[in-house]
Amino acid sequence: MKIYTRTGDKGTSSLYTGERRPKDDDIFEALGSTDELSSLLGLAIDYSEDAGNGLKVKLQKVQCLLQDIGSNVATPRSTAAENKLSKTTFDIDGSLVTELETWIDDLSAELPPLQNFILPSGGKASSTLHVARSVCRRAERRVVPIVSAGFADESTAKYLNRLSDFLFTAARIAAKHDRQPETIYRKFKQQEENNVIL
Ligand SMILES: Nc1ncnc2c1ncn2[C@@H]1O[C@H](COP(=O)(O)OP(=O)(O)OP(=O)(O)O)[C@@H](O)[C@H]1O
Repeated sequence: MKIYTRTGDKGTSSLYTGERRPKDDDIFEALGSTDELSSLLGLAIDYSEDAGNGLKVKLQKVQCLLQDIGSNVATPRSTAAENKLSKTTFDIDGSLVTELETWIDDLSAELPPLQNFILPSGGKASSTLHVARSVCRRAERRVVPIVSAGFADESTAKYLNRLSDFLFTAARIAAKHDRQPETIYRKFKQQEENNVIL
């Protein structure tokens, strides 16, 4: 089977239900943002593997779950048939969010307590995880209206909300593993403007 069908050439595409919508529909916007996030996680996994920071398995699981979130988002809960709904459920019992919380708590225990804003930085794995974190927040912003419209399950937005916290924590762990200092935000005074930071 070829990767292209040409059915999307006129600017519409299909949901999992078979319904066709314009490609700038909010649902494709949400799908696109979870896809972007998963692609960035691929890069974060590569850097994490190079560094041997132990995050790879968790990040790969998250990539699979983003695919599941996409399936939920692409299957409008209010109109889809029962067989499609049951194939695209996501985190019905909340155990996936609980798992993220456990990951966050366990990793946080290895880190110094947060006392200031830290700037996205900390080496290639860490900085990539910070980019992924901010794209995750965009994905959340795109998925929330789909949930509000009754098209996707609340659990999808909840997972993305917790995921950005996990990615923040993972970025700090990656920086620590690469022995990079955390760059702390500070308010610059006007006369320091031409000085080099830190
Ligand atoms: N630009 C897009 N952004 C986000 N999601 C998309 C986009 N285009 C399609 N999709 C979703 O991803 C699925 C797979 O994409 P694909 O590129 O195969 O669709 P298509 O453009 O409709 O078809 P084709 O590329 O074969 O003409 C689609 O069924 C649709 O749900």
